[in-house]
Amino acid sequence: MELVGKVAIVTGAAQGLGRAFARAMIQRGAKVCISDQNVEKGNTSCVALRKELNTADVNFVKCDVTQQDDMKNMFDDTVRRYGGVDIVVNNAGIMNERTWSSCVDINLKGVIQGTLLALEHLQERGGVIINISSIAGVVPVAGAPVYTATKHGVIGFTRSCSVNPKVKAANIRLACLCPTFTDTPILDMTDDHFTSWSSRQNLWKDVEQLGIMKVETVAQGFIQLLLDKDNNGAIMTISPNRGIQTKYYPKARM
Ligand SMILES: NC(=O)C1=CN([C@@H]2O[C@H](COP(=O)(O)OP(=O)(O)OC[C@H]3O[C@@H](n4cnc5c(N)ncnc54)[C@H](O)[C@@H]3O)[C@@H](O)[C@H]2O)C=CC1
Ligand SMILES: CCCCCC(=O)/C=C/C=C\C/C=C\C/C=C\CCCC(=O)O
Repeated sequence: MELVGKVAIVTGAAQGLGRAFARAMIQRGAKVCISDQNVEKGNTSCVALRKELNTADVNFVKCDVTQQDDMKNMFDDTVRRYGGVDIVVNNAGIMNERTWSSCVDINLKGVIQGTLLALEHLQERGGVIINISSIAGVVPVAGAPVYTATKHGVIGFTRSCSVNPKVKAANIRLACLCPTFTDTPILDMTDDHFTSWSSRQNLWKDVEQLGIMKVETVAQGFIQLLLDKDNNGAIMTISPNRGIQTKYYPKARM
């Protein structure tokens, strides 16, 4: 997929990985709507990206992914502004075992809602949906069971959509990105983010063992996932040990 002139939406893009994905797409000629529930950070990042990349092809829209009206408005605004949508990146996510219900609302229900709206918008012209899971979507993580459940859910949901014949007929591709620890504010977790059935100490042992990647490394894998025309249903993992790997799991029961 050539990115010049393509229109992309990224949720949770005021900072961290979402912002890095937006930046990488703009650098390759895409027009990007960055959205976030944090209006101040979203606007600041939008202004900074415009200045750094010398472009007007990036805008900010306030969108809390738990609010259906916000989500609909983000798509409608992008269509009005750029004439359509080609790429949707459902990236917004949090890690909080204590407020676990909001973790499910944002990480799983937000991705489901974003994907369903994306499928509607892409069905006439085709396109790509990238859902951001985590390595916690494919392995158990003792320190963060609810977060891990949401990320497993993202993979199950995305893969199920990808094998729907209607999706193939509409020339839509869906894939998941699963990084290990990456240097963003999500790692600024305190004991308040955990319960007695989860553990910051356990998680930090994993951090010490695996290391922390730069956002640029993950953005490189993201672009690879986006540009590969033949990867519907793919799960890309990125880790310091094994680098970028694309995996395809069985499509049906064996
Ligand atoms: N940084 C890491 O180590 C890894 C992160 N991920 C995933 O990558 C995605 C991005 O995370 P990071 O950039 O690391 O985190 P981050 O905390 O830096 O950024 C997350 C963004 O999502 C926004 N957000 C939170 N709740 C929202 C809501 N209800 N609606 C809209 N936006 C909302 C925040 O305002 C923030 O701008 C998340 O889904 C996360 O689970 C996956 C693997 C590793
Ligand atoms: C779960 C905390 C939230 C922080 C963001 C995130 O999703 C990070 C997850 C990173 C790792 C999860 C912990 C342990 C994984 C264990 C093994 C992975 C092996 C990967 C490899 O070597 O390829």
